[in-house]
Amino acid sequence: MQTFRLHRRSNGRDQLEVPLRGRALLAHPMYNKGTAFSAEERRTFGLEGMLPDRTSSQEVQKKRTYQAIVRKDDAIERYIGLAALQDRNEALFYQLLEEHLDEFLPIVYTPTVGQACKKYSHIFRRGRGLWITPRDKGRVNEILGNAPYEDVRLIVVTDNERILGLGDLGAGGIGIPIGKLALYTVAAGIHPSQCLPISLDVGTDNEELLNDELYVGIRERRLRGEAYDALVEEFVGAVKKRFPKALLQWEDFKKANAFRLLDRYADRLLSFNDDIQGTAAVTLAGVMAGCRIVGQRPAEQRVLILGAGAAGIGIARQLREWLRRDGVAGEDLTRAIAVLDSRGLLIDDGNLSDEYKQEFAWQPEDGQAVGIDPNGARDLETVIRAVKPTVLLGTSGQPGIFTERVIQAMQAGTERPIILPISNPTANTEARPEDLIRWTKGRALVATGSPFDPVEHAGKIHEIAQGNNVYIFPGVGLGALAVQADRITDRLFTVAADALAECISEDDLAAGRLYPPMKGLREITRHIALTVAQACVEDGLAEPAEELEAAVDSLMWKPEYPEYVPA
Ligand SMILES: NC(=O)C1=CN([C@@H]2O[C@H](COP(=O)(O)OP(=O)(O)OC[C@H]3O[C@@H](n4cnc5c(N)ncnc54)[C@H](OP(=O)(O)O)[C@@H]3O)[C@@H](O)[C@H]2O)C=CC1
Ligand SMILES: CC(=O)C(=O)O
Ligand SMILES: [Mg+2]
Repeated sequence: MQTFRLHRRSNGRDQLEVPLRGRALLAHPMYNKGTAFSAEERRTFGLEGMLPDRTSSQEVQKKRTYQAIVRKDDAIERYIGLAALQDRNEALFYQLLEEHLDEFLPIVYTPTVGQACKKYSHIFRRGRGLWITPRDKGRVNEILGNAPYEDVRLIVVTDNERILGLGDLGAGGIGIPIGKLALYTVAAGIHPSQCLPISLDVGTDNEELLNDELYVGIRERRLRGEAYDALVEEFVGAVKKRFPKALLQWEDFKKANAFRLLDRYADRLLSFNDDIQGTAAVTLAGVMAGCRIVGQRPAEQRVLILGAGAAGIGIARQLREWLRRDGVAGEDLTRAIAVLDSRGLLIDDGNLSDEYKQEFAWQPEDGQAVGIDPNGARDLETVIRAVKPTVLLGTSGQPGIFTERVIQAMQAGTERPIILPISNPTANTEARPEDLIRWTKGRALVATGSPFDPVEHAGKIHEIAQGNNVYIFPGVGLGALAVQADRITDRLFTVAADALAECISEDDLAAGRLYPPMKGLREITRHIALTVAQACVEDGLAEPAEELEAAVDSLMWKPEYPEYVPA
């Protein structure tokens, strides 16, 4: 492991101690600045003759690289181009990503990252992050010792079993931690040397991958049960030992493991589950924005969530707190949130497929109270007609399941439905915004998990904001790290949702946007981080700190080339 010595200086120009020279320097993505090395640096670091004559400014370098990427028509080729840049020159990669966030976010993140994960073994160029397999049992600490840098503050880890709405993608799932951490750097400014993507490659049950001769992951069926738990336990212990200041984000674990691991480790490790907690906060902020547009209170809402997995149940928990804050209680509170899984409305009839669903299952009499026969139909349309929801959320990963009939049923019960089909990637969305807008004659308030173009209807442009946890996790992570919190709680996600809601302007609402424009992500993240840092202190999760702003800002790296000095 290397120590990456970046000195933050008050004049704004960071200084970097560089331990490499010549070819090794040019080959190292964290130190290489390619044609931007000055004549003096080329002399000092033994680079003379190894680069073309002219020193490029950062601007010229960015222009050249941008052109090289957008010359490619195909999204996956752009992904490969950007990944190659990240592996060649990290600072330039982040400069480009920050400047062209609207254009490149859909490449490094949903939807293209989904394709990249699917094709991972076919487009593999070079490893990034760490893999831990069942063969590493007993030596996980040693594997973590192979991380490239020692001051790791952020880990995003997946076991690859539920990658977006695409299911078990085996070793290819590492694309998600890599993408999430790139967003931590862009949005929260966490330095890339402090970020570590990890794949718990515990095998795969994906037949196509098991039969693919190019597959790069461990070619075994998934590890399950006690052996799985023991490997995760060893991993968590090793993280605490090696990287005691790090925050760990659980990402894209399948529902049962997602809940179990969060419950088991939330109090033992600075950690959270992005799909359960981050998604909940971003959804709450979007629903709050929808309520501002329709001029209604939380207590007037009835919510239907299709999908009772990590995202759906996490959202149900956050929304329940939100309704409670507005005075909703007792059976009204239970009946204000209807959650459906693949078998329909969750009803406590002794047949729930997962124990964790109990928390939101209705009693048979709750169903009867709104006209749902506990022994009869409880499918989406039936439940909508009975419950008359004002808010419809899609977390099922099922493409097109919000059909015209379903949306007409919504419309029959409410004038301006708030509809968020947030499943990813694009192809897995429950409904396309243009259909939702058309079917409701422009009345639906819509946000989606993956990006969509604005929709024109009857001469009006409807902006489709992206209801994605990227608005939340960087701010929560940055806030918690800034005050060195010892734990992350659900309340931090409630305050993060409130802070995000504060960033949604009247102009956004007038344009039908349920979230602020993505180009402001860094400022939004900073605002959320400050709020979260403050909440950590108030809740006793961190020591009181006087200069919260300075603590947050000191972690926010700008991807500019520092001044180089020999180590
Ligand atoms: N926009 C964002 O920020 C985020 C979006 N997501 C997206 O949400 C989706 C779900 O993720 P997650 O909750 O983690 O996945 P899970 O696998 O944990 O849960 C999926 C849920 O959908 C249910 N489901 C599947 N088919 C149907 C169906 N036909 N009708 C009703 N319900 C169905 C499943 O039912 P059962 O339990 O019966 O199997 C399960 O409860 C993914 O596409 C993911 O990309 C996730 C996190 C963040
Ligand atoms: C966005 C995200 O975390 C997901 O789709 O899983
Ligand atoms: Mg996820």
